Amino acid sequence: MTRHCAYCLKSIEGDEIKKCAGCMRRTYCSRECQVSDWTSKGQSHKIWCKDNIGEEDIDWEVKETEGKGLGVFAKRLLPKHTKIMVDRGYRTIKETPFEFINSLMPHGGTLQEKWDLNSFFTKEGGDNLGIRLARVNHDCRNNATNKFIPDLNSFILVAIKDIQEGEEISIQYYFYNDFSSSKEVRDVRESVIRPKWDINCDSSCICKNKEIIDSIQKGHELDELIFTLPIRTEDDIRESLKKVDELIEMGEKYASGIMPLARTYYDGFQIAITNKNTFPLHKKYIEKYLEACEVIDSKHSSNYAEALQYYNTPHLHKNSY
Ligand SMILES: C[S@@+](CC[C@H](N)C(=O)[O-])C[C@H]1O[C@@H](n2cnc3c(N)ncnc32)[C@H](O)[C@@H]1O
Repeated sequence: MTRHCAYCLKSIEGDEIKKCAGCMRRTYCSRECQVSDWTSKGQSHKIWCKDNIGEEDIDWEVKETEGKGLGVFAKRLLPKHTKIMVDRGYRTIKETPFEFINSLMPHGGTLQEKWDLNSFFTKEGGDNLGIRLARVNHDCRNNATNKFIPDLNSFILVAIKDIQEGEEISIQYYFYNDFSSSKEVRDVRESVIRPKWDINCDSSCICKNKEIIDSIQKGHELDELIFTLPIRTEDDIRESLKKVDELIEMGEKYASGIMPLARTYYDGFQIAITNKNTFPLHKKYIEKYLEACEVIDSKHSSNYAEALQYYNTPHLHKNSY
């Protein structure tokens, strides 16, 4: 089987292929590339080696896709919550190796145009470019989601549903079903996606579905309402938690990623710990929050460490709302 060097991306075959002795999955063309990839010069494989992260050519591949240039496709069934890839984030054009950025779309464009098309704005770390993530195409009905982990300087790409062998892996370049976004933010989505990425959703696209749009607006209103509900008495709290549960149900049905849900689980935790009689109810929320942090941030992140602290010592935390 032809493989790719996980550091320099060169295509390699037969005796050229050198495998990581730890995971026996990640491959390199040379010892130099392996050493670089082990550190933060590459993808810090020493952090991820034991985590069974998806690898190019075994779990997914980059190939031509009709009308969209290259895309990333599943090479086997990738069950929901599989960590498909971890991709180092480059913060500037200068930092990104020339041959990497130069190979990206738009073909014949300047490095700045390539950067603009392929980097993602991350709330946590500004603009970042993941060289393999840059091959993942957009779909409003995405089956994966990406998150930047600032303390690990990496993107993580996670399946949000089972992805079948041969299926294209897709993300949303601009969220529309994230309950924290206002209607105004969601309304300008198309005017961003169209000119920036030359993506035109037709009238049959899920993002034009009135029932879904209305549900997302309802979710947004509920999301905002939760912060304003009184939580003085036990009854207040129980009523607020009913709203949280309603939002979780909607999120599990409509959310495009794991982050909106994680936030709502956290809200439930915060509300439940406000009163000693409702305190035991925190457990179901913090369990889900911890699980979400593991899936989307990994056990190596500071976010997960913080969530674990809440989980282990909930009585030491105060509702900060
Ligand atoms: C970040 S790149 C994705 C990888 C790209 N297809 C490649 O060959 O390198 C973004 C570009 O891919 C194409 N693309 C991504 N998603 C698309 C979609 N849903 N429909 C049409 N083109 C899409 C557009 O040209 C877009 O500007």
